[in-house]
Amino acid sequence: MSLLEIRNLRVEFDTAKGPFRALDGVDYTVDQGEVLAIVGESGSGKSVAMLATMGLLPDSATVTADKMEFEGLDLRTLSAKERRKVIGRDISMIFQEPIASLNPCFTVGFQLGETLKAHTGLKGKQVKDRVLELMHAVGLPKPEERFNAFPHQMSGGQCQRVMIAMAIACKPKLLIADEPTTALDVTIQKQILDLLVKLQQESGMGLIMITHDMGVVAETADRVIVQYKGRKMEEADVLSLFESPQNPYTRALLSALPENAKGDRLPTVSDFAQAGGF
Ligand SMILES: Nc1ncnc2c1ncn2[C@@H]1O[C@H](COP(=O)(O)OP(=O)(O)OP(=O)(O)O)[C@@H](O)[C@H]1O
Repeated sequence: MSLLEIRNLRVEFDTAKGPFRALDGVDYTVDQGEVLAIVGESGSGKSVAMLATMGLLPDSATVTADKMEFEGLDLRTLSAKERRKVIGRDISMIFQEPIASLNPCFTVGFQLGETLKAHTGLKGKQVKDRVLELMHAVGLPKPEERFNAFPHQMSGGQCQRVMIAMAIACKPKLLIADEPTTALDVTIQKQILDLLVKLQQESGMGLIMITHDMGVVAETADRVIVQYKGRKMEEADVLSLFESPQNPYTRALLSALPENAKGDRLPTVSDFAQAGGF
């Protein structure tokens, strides 16, 4: 049984201009211990797909799917209470803006502790010990000192490490990372990716990496789904995708990488759109 299995996922938003279909019949499967990258340009429906899976879309969204199962559990029919047990514990998510995701009014140690108290039976000193252990696991220097730091006293990379600590606090079976390095400096991006891959390998959890960056795909993924305008263009294991991309849109994405540039101008996806027929 797959960890996550979704068939024919559609998401439609009610907007002032009428209904807007953000996702049009996409399938996703993730196995235990697997890293799936979902790649595509802005607006291709990557985040919407995963927010739909987590049940985190606003009421203006209509979500339908033929199947939406996590470890065989039908996510479509869960009550709010049942969903809270799964989301945040068995499935957790990290987002692009680590500083905005943390509450500025509380120390990072307190916020990590609250996550643990909400989802585990830990109390008192056990909570603090586990928080320090988690801070250590995500490579935060001097956890004892950092415990009492507020988010604004930490760098973006350190805040993302706190978010990762929070996300893995309850040993999730599936972690969804939505552009986790986009808001960070290039040098820090690599460290955060390495950390995520290390934690994934150590724990054997499934990891879904949402990204628009083929470099991130190459660095992390086992399997890749390429999305464009709410549809799946291609799905392949990472080596096949880079070595013999089948879909014109995938080829366009790969040609737009700086290292594949020919001539004095970087090609863009739109240069390929008409010829490729997408
Ligand atoms: N609440 C909403 N109401 C209406 N449309 C929305 C809403 N949320 C997302 N969309 C639209 O759905 C489409 C897909 O958005 P989504 O955020 O999934 O894109 P993405 O591929 O993750 O891109 P990005 O990398 O920019 O986040 C976009 O056209 C977006 O404008």
